[in-house]
Amino acid sequence: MSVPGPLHSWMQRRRWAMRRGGGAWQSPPSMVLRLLFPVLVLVLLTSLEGGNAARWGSGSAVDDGALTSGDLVPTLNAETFNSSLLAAPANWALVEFYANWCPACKKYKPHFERVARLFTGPNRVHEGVVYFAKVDCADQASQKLCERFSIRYYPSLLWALPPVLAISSRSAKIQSPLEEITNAQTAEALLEQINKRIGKSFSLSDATTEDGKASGTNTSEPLQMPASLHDVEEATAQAFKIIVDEKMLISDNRGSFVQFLMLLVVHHPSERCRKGSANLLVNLAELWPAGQVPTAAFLDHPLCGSGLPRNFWVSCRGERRGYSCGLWLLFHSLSVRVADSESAAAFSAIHSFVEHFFNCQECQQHFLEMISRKRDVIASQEDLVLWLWHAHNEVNMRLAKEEEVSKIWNPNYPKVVWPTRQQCSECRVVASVEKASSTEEPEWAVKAVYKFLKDWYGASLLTFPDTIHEGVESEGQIAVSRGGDESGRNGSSAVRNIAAVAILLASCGFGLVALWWRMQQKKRKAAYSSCCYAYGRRRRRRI
Ligand SMILES: Cc1cc2nc3c(=O)[nH]c(=O)nc-3n(C[C@H](O)[C@H](O)[C@H](O)COP(=O)(O)OP(=O)(O)OC[C@H]3O[C@@H](n4cnc5c(N)ncnc54)[C@H](O)[C@@H]3O)c2cc1C
Repeated sequence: MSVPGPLHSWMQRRRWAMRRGGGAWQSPPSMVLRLLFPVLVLVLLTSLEGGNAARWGSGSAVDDGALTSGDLVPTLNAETFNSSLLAAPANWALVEFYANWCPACKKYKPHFERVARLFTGPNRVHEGVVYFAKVDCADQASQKLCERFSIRYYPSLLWALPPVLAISSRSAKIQSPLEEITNAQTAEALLEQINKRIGKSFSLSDATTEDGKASGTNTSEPLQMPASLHDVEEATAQAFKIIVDEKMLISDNRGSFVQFLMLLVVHHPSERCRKGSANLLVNLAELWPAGQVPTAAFLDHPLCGSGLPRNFWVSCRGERRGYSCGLWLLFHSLSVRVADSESAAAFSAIHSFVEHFFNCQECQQHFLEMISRKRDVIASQEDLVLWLWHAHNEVNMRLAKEEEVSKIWNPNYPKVVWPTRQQCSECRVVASVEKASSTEEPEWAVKAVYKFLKDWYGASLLTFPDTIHEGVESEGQIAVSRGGDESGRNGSSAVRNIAAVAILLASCGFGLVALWWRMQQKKRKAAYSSCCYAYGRRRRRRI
């Protein structure tokens, strides 16, 4: 009987070993059983894993799913995880937690990679949208990381803004914006889950055209990034740093600075920025005596607490974004917090901030020109909120036209009239079909817009725990919440006495400025109406 090659050589090796007196002779059938044993164990493990194996990767697999090196998706560990996510060149992150021995993970790999291929690697179609990464929890170097995210089964998919993943852990009850993606067993299902989260309808068949642009489904819709408190704080801290670095604190600007500082003390959505501004304000006479240059202690003052600015953005991530985006978020989130009686003074504070401290000349000129065209008096919070919104939209539309000419834009953030229909359908009066890059304003339902803005920059402002600012990776819970004030350790603590006094003083001071400003506005309005009345009479006479 002829024996197949490998078995024959195995028999020869065994006979040779027997002749040397090693081991008992085994018949080929028992050896076959021994060879099959690992396979049987593997099958058993797969079936024991049951639900999970059946749930993940049960669709048509594209390859055998072996986890080889040189994968499309980078494998991160405890050492590389945070830095990679902080530097992730995308607005969202999706991390697969798996174990290299897990059969379900191996089956799932081709599905995960099929979706990843759209967003990463040399043939990516949608750049800068989702950062894909994976963590092998069976690797010793990743175990702490998997504990930090309470990974209980494999594969587990976590979805968040990249910095959120970098700085947080996971609570038992998963809350947005750090969430687990379930029901994503196949590539199609996973992409559907992603689309749902970013308001897109990407398809697995999307491809790049010859000029390198993405073809396929609604690729030019802007991403819907919620406004985050982190960015409002970051913009505040960066603003102060720029003001100091660029030596803008001259005697002539002292009044504008104090006015803006008072606005921050009273209405900044972040407690740490209110405290920092309050400390500066209450010590102003010593730190920046009138008629003198600011002292070194003034210049070193951490306006939003130590560790800020941290030089990364959450909502304002991305090319040609960052500080100017953060500044808009700061202005809008201040506007929704002022009282009616303070609105005019708040407007004046923002006006003089842009005039004296926003060192983008073109932006400054346009902004001042918009103010000079303003005829209505800011008399309420609603006036202020809507004026800023309208001015911002005017900038958006101007930039949209410029982008059309220059052909330079961030494909994820094309300039559009805002809010988009997806964000607020009731904000538009007419249900007309608009292009995503439309440079024309729709007819707005202004009351609905006001309500939307109050919520977007008020109650819905994303906040993170203090760990984001201290760089501490808490093993405890992530308490991502919405609404402005931080929910971390300091969030609930009472404002220190000194800061409380300063806040009180600033509130009174700000109230007085508000009163003075309203009187000025009234005088101006009276002058304007008498001038227009005279002008009208002259015109009528001529007619
Ligand atoms: C006062 C000011 C004036 C500027 N003027 C100019 C200029 O003249 N020329 C120039 O090139 N750049 C100007 N910029 C910068 C420009 O407006 C953008 O900040 C920059 O191009 C980055 O754009 P972005 O895509 O991050 O979104 P941004 O326009 O910065 O908006 C940030 C976020 O605010 C929200 N948002 C968008 N529109 C509105 C709205 N109407 N109301 C409320 N929220 C909104 C969105 O969530 C968006 O992601 C100005 C910035 C500021 C703060």
